[in-house]
Amino acid sequence: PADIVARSAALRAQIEQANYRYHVLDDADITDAEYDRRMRELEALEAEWPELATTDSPTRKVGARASGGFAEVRHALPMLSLGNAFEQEGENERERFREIADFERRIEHTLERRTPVFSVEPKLDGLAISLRYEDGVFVQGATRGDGETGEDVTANLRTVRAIPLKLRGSGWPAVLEVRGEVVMLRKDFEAFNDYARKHDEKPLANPRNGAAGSLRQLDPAITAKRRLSFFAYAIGVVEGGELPPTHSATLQQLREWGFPVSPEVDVARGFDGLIAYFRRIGAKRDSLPYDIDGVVYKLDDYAGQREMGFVSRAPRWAIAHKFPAQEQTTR
Ligand SMILES: NC(=O)n1nc(-c2ccco2)nc1N
Repeated sequence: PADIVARSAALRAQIEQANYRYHVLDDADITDAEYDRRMRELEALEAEWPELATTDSPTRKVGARASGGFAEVRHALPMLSLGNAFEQEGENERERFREIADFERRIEHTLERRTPVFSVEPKLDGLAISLRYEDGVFVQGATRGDGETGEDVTANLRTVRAIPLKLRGSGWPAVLEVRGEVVMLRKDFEAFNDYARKHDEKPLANPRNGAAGSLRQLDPAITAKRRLSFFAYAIGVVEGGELPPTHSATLQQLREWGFPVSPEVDVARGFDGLIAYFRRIGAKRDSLPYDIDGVVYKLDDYAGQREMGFVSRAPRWAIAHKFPAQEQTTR
């Protein structure tokens, strides 16, 4: 009936807007209780009128159990592994961060540019995944696997509220692959372990295991009970449309289409800009809501990335800069 259809459409719009404000803008405008009340009302409508429960409904209907394991997905564009740099002994900064100095200098020389612009990002310590959207609708999600082939965990990813089931706004390509990290926020990790201890269940060793373990559950109903989040940080396949010429502009575009992107991402120029960012993020590491194990520097313009190319599978245009290993506090 028309009034029921109208009510469910209004509830969907309100819930999707609330997801966007909470996960993308980090600026919720309704309480969790109000959010849950609207979700329950929509679930009740869908229970009474099943044709309302389409795959892109925010009720994120839990799919069937993946009996016998996950299907394999071949990544049309391999998911890159980043070369990484560690700190070394040395009198001055260029000595201590020699690998970063070499990385940046090689780009200056190859592209004949002074102090090139980089997209600089926290290196999230979760599970890398690739999300495929066709005509703006989420159709498939896969783990990184070995970079060439991963596991199809679409049903589980549908239960992650930070992942849009359909894109927001307009102007997206016909086919768009967005890559990023599924993470378990620290507060959700602590809550999970509090619950596990109280109910004599095995606590998680760290949030990364929480994300990996939750996503690799064969039963999506279990994944749905684990609070997971997601942050986009790269693009894969793009067909039937184009993206901005720089990575930083693409990340902003992804936010507008409904993807969470870490608020810590920024742009920096030259070696000094990279090291300033490394120190800045290093200083606030323990206050971030998610675990990170370093930062990532990426040459910002895609034309420059193409010109720099790759060494084996690791790009010449990007590098991860790891913090010294932290003594893991036993939890
Ligand atoms: N783990 C993480 O946070 N990553 N990983 C990349 C990446 C890997 C390959 C291309 O980009 N970027 C960020 N921020």
